[in-house]
Amino acid sequence: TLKALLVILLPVHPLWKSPVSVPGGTRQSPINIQWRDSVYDPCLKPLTIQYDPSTCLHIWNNGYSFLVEFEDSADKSIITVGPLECHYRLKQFHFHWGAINEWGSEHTVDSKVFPAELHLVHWNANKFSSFEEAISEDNGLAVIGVFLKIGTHHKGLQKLVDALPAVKHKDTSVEFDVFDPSCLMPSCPDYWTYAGSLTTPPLTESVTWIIKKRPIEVDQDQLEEFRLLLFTSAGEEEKKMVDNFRPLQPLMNRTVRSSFE
Ligand SMILES: CCCCNCc1ccc(S(N)(=O)=O)cc1
Ligand SMILES: [Zn+2]
Repeated sequence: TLKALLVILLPVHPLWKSPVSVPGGTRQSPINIQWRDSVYDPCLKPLTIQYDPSTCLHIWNNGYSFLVEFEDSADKSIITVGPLECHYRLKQFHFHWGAINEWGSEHTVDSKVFPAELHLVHWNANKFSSFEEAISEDNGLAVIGVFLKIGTHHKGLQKLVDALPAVKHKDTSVEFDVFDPSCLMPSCPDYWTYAGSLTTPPLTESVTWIIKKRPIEVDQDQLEEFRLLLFTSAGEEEKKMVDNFRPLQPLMNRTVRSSFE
């Protein structure tokens, strides 16, 4: 809409934050995925996802997004196969979203921006003994990216949305006993995969990205609940938690592979 365009063009718009980049970074994220430049790799198998809902610990607002964290002291919630050579343990999932539906995702597909993007963050439990150790190592992390689009109400997400008022302010958390993140996966197994980085500091180049081709649908009210969260702590001047996405980074010398023709 014209309003959206005018808002974006304002020089003060958060979109024009200097693209924080790692000096000498050659594999930074997010990127635009040009569908026709992606290369079908017949060796890529479907991802195997085994999540144990009882490993869910709590939701917390870390002042950048809201995270749902999982107990990762054993191989209870893992992903394996797909583009991966090891098994990776689920540590947390979180989202990135915009102030309005015209933007919000970190990755784009043929320059199409989605209103939000889900990231499920896993660490390589074959090679490392903790998330903190894996974060700065080659093949240390695997992050599944799922696009959100506005459509029908998402029943599984609603349990999460209902808990958000309890974590409105930065550094607040609430216990979250049982939640199965596989309810947030699209049914289609197709994905793109490429070698990238974390999209927030420390921006380490340790991530195998697995971007699902199909988005999940959430309704307008559910996304509006995300936008009621705050970047700020209780008592500070309120700043709405919106536009918490990093600008696109150069592809450099990388190929995006697809698991589908
Ligand atoms: C050492 C503490 C780091 C906590 N934060 C890590 C982190 C940053 C970005 C992403 S993302 N947005 O690339 O999935 C995941 C996890
Ligand atoms: Zn993220």
